[in-house]
Amino acid sequence: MANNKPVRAPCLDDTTANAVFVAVGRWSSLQSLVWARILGVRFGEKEFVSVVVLMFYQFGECDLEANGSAHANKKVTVVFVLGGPGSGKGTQCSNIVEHFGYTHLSAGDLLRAEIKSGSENGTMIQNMIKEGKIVPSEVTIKLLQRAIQENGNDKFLIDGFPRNEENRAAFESVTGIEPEFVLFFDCPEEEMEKRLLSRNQGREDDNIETIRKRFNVYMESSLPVIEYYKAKGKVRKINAARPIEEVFKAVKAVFTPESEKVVLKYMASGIDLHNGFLHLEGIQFTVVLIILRTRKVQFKEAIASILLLISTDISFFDRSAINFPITLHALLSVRDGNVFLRSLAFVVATDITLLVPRCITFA
Ligand SMILES: Nc1ncnc2c1ncn2[C@@H]1O[C@H](COP(=O)(O)OP(=O)(O)O)[C@@H](O)[C@H]1O
Ligand SMILES: O=c1ccn([C@@H]2O[C@H](COP(=O)(O)OP(=O)(O)O)[C@@H](O)[C@H]2O)c(=O)[nH]1
Repeated sequence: MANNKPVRAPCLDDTTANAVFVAVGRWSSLQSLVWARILGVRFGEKEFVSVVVLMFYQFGECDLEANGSAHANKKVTVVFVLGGPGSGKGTQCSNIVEHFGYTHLSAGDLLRAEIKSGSENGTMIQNMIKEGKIVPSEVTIKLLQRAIQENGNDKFLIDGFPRNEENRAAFESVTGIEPEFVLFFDCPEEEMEKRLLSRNQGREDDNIETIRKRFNVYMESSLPVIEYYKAKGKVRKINAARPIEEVFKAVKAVFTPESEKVVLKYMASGIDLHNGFLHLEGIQFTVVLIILRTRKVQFKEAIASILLLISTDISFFDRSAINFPITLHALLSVRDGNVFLRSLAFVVATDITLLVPRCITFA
């Protein structure tokens, strides 16, 4: 595993430093946090800027590509999006795609596309949908599997599937994929009925007779799937009987990583956040800088906030998986007439024996 391998940091020149701070990167999981420091930088008598530097290992494509096996080992993350017909699954999936980079696979849409393509199963699928019945697992699973394989993304929302226990078990045994979690839109029947009757997408099954049949199938066959995942602690239940924006607020909270939630909270109180990438000997790290300005926050409070931030963060990762010291210091005091932070002493510590002090400059 990458984090057992000590890495000697190469000298950081200005170009590297700028690249680190200019590049906009994604947050990686706090499980990969390998290094954290607090730096208090002092300007003149009164002005302080305190900086938190967090380094994360960047797992995923970068590492895998280095081993030449990115494709074969591609780990697929799947979230099942479940809920009754008209609960708003498709609507919210579009929002999730836009904000969180997932690919949306609607089982119903794939089946409808199959009918249109004139496939040999087309008539059978059409009849099942008209009756609100569940199409045989092998047909739906084949379509989902193909869509996953053909797509370059590694994060998928599977919407409207699995619809019964047989769907669920067959998908798991055929693909070997277990969902990360199940996003469950909980909505009363009267509200769903109202929505379906005004959906206006020309769907053959959005008539009151078929809608009633779909509700029955949902209660009898689909709810047990949700119960199954609930027992495994995998269900994230959302009250879907609210306006679209309110539902999405709740959805966002489910998809936002804990680390980001903490940081977002602190950003709201006058903290700047910069993050970027740093490459050290073929391994990519994410570097996050949190800069606090005393104009907005008192220095003591700022340090207290940072400590709280870090200690909150630390509870999210497994210390035993990390060989490196994670220590917190307000270690630096630099005198500089400039009100802007010009340089930052930076210690790359991936192993206690390999502490490499560096000074990097950014404009
Ligand atoms: N929270 C909501 N409030 C009101 N109408 C909604 C809401 N979410 C979705 N809709 C509307 O209800 C209909 C069904 O939503 P859709 O996302 O297609 O549901 P599903 O995919 O669960 O069948 C659509 O016309 C959609 O615009
Ligand atoms: O995994 C699936 C998904 C959908 N369907 C069929 O497609 C219809 C429409 O499903 P969709 O998810 O598109 O719409 P919803 O019922 O959620 O509004 C269902 O009633 C089923 O007949 C199915 O058989 N298996």
